[in-house]
Amino acid sequence: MPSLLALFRVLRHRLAGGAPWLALLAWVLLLALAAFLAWQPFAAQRRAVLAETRDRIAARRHALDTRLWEVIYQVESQRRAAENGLAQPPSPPALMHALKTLPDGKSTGLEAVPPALLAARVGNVFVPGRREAMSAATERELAMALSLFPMHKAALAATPELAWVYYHSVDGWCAASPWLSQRQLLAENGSGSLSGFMKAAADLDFLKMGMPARNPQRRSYWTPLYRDPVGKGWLMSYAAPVYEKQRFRGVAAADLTLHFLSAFLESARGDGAQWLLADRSVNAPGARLVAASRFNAAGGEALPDWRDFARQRLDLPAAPGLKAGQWQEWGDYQVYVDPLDRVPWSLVYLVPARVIDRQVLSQLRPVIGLLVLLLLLFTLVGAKLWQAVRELQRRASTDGLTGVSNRRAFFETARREQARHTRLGQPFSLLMIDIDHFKQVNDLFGHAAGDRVLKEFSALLCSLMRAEDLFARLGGEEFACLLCGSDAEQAREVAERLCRIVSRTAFILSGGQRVSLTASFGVATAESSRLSLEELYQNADHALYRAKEAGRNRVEVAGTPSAGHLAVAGPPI
Ligand SMILES: Nc1nc2c(ncn2[C@@H]2O[C@H](COP(=O)(O)OP(=O)(O)OP(=O)(O)O)[C@@H](O)[C@H]2O)c(=O)[nH]1
Repeated sequence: MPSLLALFRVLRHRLAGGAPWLALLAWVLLLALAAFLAWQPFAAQRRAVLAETRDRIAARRHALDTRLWEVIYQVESQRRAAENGLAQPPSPPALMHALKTLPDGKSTGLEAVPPALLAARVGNVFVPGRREAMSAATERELAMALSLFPMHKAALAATPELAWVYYHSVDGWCAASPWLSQRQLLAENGSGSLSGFMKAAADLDFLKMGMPARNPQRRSYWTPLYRDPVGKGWLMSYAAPVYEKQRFRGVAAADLTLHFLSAFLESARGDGAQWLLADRSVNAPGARLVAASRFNAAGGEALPDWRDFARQRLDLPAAPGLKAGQWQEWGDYQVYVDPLDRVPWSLVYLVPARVIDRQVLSQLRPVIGLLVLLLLLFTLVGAKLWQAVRELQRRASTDGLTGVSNRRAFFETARREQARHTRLGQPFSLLMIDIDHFKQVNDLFGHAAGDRVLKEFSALLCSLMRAEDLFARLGGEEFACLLCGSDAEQAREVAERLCRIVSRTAFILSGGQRVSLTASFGVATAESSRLSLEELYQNADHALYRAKEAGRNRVEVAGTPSAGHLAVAGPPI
């Protein structure tokens, strides 16, 4: 607080000191105003850029939801077709006929059916056990499953991110696309027998979550992530339970690869931003990373916690509690979380704050350019004004003819000296100087010559002053000196020296004539007495009057008896 008061005092003093300080203050205020005005559009533009980015994220999320919706749509269509097929058995497809008439009578794979029937080998069937042992119900169900192959084909063509499309019977067999021979299946899985593989598959979520005990409402569902038993990496299945009236028969399902998701996010990358997909709500403990730009879990390695992944990859501090649907700060990044509609996943977008700022600045470039231009213009005009004001100030304190200080400047300085004297008790003296019989110079040589003498007289006395003293022309042929720190004795000595030098100096006119002059001096000193400046001035003036009265060319000191301090006697001209 005291320092604030001190600052205020300095400012008040400076401002009282003149217009340049006022101009400087105006300039600083304008700069602050410009900064404020620039900040407004910057903040608004930043909001606009963030809103625009949020819309891009929503569009991306929507695109992802649409792809997931396609998966859902494919599976739901197949569930309907499967249930219709079970209710009103279609005439068995040619594939079923071929399967039943295979020469070996044992296998149920489609490897051996005539090539013409498998021209478009969409998928294969994996039915453990001997064909002859197949019940009539299983045969009907298998015929129905084989009739789904054209739909598998359409689904794979429309949704390339699908790893598998299949019908899996609760009786432990399956019809799956795309094509995979039974030998390849067993080799990929590493299991010795088809029945062993099918038993293990039946333990997976895609079938168990459809069972009536766990899913009495017959809802379709997404499974949690799991590793593909046939080596296609991480999968997530969408499955729909298939019923024949009240009897659960199996599931129609499709498996989505995470590889596709990473590729999907990668295609939207740019500007140092990161897209991440978490397999739960973002703040859920243990939420895993499903996909990220520049990340591929297709190999089936363990999926990291998505927050750890983000922290390590982007060198971020511990994650804050994140809210969906709003921008938040996370380290040097801005983060936005958009939950997906079709799966309980969260799409997370992380963008470096500097990228947003760069975008804002690039959009504001014209405004900033204009502002800088205006500031430059104002600075130029301000500088010119400053110069003009300083010149005015100089003129206001300078005598036009002689170039020395004028009456106003003299009294201003004298008042400061008087204040110092009052505060510190330091003495100072005033000398009043009047050229003797100056009228004769005008009368004899003309007014112009008089002017020249006044100039030379001023230049002479100015050159004899100390740097801390002040010489001024009060008007006409009357001058004054302010002797800082000089007591009466010192002032008298100075006055006598000046008086002597003036009387010994020849002033040369433009025509070459030499003019000799004398001057009279009145001295008054502020020492211990508490005189006002006006009283001091009057005392000096009286002393000068006494010097004139006593015959001129002399020094009289106020408060002392007329001593007739004649410097040098001699004619005035
Ligand atoms: N050339 C010139 N003369 C000036 C100027 N200002 C005042 N004067 C003249 O200075 C003269 C002053 O005359 P006075 O007041 O009679 O005094 P003085 O002739 O110096 O006589 P004392 O002061 O009594 O010694 C007048 O003639 C004024 O015209 C000026 O700026 N230029």
